[in-house]
Amino acid sequence: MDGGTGVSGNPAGPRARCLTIGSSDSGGGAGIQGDLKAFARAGVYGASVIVGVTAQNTLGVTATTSIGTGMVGHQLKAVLDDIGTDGVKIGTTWSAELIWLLVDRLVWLDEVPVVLDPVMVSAAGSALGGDEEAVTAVREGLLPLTWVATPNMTEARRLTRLEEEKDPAKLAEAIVELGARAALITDAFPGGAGDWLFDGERHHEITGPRRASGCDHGAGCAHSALLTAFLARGMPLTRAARTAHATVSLAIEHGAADIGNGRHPVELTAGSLPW
Ligand SMILES: Nc1ncnc2c1ncn2[C@@H]1O[C@H](COP(=O)(O)OP(=O)(O)O)[C@@H](O)[C@H]1O
Ligand SMILES: Cc1ncc(COP(=O)(O)OP(=O)(O)O)c(N)n1
Repeated sequence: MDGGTGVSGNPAGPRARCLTIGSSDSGGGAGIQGDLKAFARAGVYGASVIVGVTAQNTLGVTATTSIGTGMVGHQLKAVLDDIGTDGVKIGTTWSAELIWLLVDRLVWLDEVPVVLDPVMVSAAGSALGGDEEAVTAVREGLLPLTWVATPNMTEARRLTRLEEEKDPAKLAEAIVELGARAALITDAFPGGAGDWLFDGERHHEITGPRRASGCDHGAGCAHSALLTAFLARGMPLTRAARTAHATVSLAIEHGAADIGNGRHPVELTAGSLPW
């Protein structure tokens, strides 16, 4: 996975294409909308397969609905048959039925990085999918197809069923044992800021300053979408993980403090880019 040499790719060649599979955030900060902004910022073409819709703003989620698997299948076929993809990000996965459909379609991708951000609850505390049957489907079906899983500590405990585990290294190893090639546990240091990467062989601490701007809505989505884009462009995993964290950290610091009255959105277009 670390065989790439950098982000430049082939300047004369076609743009990298990335696909996000997730749900709409009506507030525009997270979900599909956040992912497409992150893809654009990272210089890749973004396509989307919408599996759910949320009524959401910076204060929280007030309603959700999932899209039928038939329509999800049509969207996947439309994108993959014509546009194709160099990287896939998976966010909200509402049901076991949806997850097994994704497994059935994504298993045919040949050496395309798949990043799984197993969203279960928004930071404001709203449930975004993830009943026990869905968690089992993620463990048994999606993780074995996943190149990098990017759960936060809570999601990592739920996925591994190690509910009391506090050590991000042990959680990351358990996720790799379940079949993912690598695990990147986000916000892994209580009191500090940064992530824990286990690349399947070695552990890496990714640290940086903790931002207190109040602009962190969509941070997790932006992080996993940027990681997908960097991998699609051929960046080595450890560098992609460090660059994704540094970019999101700046997007929190220079966040959209003028938008909404709750947890303001990250602002990916502000600040200079760390690559
Ligand atoms: N206050 C913060 N300051 C700096 N970086 C942060 C802060 N909060 C989260 N991050 C970073 O944002 C990225 C997304 O992490 P996280 O917020 O845990 O995602 P999620 O929304 O999925 O829980 C990670 O790289 C994490 O280290
Ligand atoms: C539609 C939708 N998908 C995912 C999320 C989670 O967003 P995330 O960036 O992980 O974090 P919060 O903004 O929820 O803290 C979401 N909220 N909506």
